[in-house]
Amino acid sequence: MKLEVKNISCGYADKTVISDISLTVRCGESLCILGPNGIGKTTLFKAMLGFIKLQSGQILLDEEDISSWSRRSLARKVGYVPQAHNPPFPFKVIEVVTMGRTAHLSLFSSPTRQDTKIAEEALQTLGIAQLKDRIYTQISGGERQLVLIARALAQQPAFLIMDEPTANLDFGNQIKVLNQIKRLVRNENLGVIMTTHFPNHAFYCASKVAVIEKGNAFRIGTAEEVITEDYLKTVYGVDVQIISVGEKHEGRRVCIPVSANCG
Ligand SMILES: Nc1ncnc2c1ncn2[C@@H]1O[C@H](COP(=O)(O)OP(=O)(O)OP(=O)(O)O)[C@@H](O)[C@H]1O
Repeated sequence: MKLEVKNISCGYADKTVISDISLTVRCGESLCILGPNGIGKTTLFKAMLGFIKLQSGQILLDEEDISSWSRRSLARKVGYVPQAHNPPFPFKVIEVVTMGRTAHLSLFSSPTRQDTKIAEEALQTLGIAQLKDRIYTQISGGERQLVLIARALAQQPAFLIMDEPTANLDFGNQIKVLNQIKRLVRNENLGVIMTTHFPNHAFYCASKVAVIEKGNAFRIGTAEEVITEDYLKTVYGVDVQIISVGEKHEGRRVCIPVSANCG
């Protein structure tokens, strides 16, 4: 399956935030979107999820324009994972994950035993079945992020859109979440589109990287093609060095800052 953003422009009222961006993600691929604060990454996601109207362009799922699809139909194909939040009510984890089945229920119907089973399987897939009966407001930020991914998985979508899935997580939980994303792409054949503020996260888990720059410039390609020392200097105004780690320098690339202007 293929999710295609074709020459879209979008924004708020008469303000254009994203201008003429195109990208394609297939099932079994992960796309990391980088870019400075306020550049429009979340706005792009809102447009892809149908929360705001496109000013121009199209979003296609297997060549089919989704502009006329209902929220429900879209939710069966595209799941959204927001940043971990504290809900106002102390639901059990299994209840939060079962909410992911909403797109599959008919109006006024309650989740069936099969829906609960699917929610339990989603928890198992993410290795957090033991959290099932815990209260969502009483688990850690990292656990909450995994629960929100499980909720999106219970939707049984083909694609997951994730807004900064590692935000506010400690180092260990960041890696756990990134490992789960890699596994979902590789083993469950999901297509993932995520934002991050860390080029190293893109080196770690992305098949493709897109960068939105000031002035609506946009670049997309493999991590190696897009994340270069010169380009990071252009986009973020910082000096970095990109080095290869691992045996015989054939391993993964990482990006480290090389100067700090403290003046
Ligand atoms: N509801 C809204 N109405 C009007 N303008 C908005 C609205 N939401 C966001 N904006 C503006 O749109 C621009 C892009 O915001 P957006 O949240 O998409 O950026 P972002 O790249 O996701 O930022 P960050 O990395 O800081 O999360 C910003 O100038 C922001 O102020």
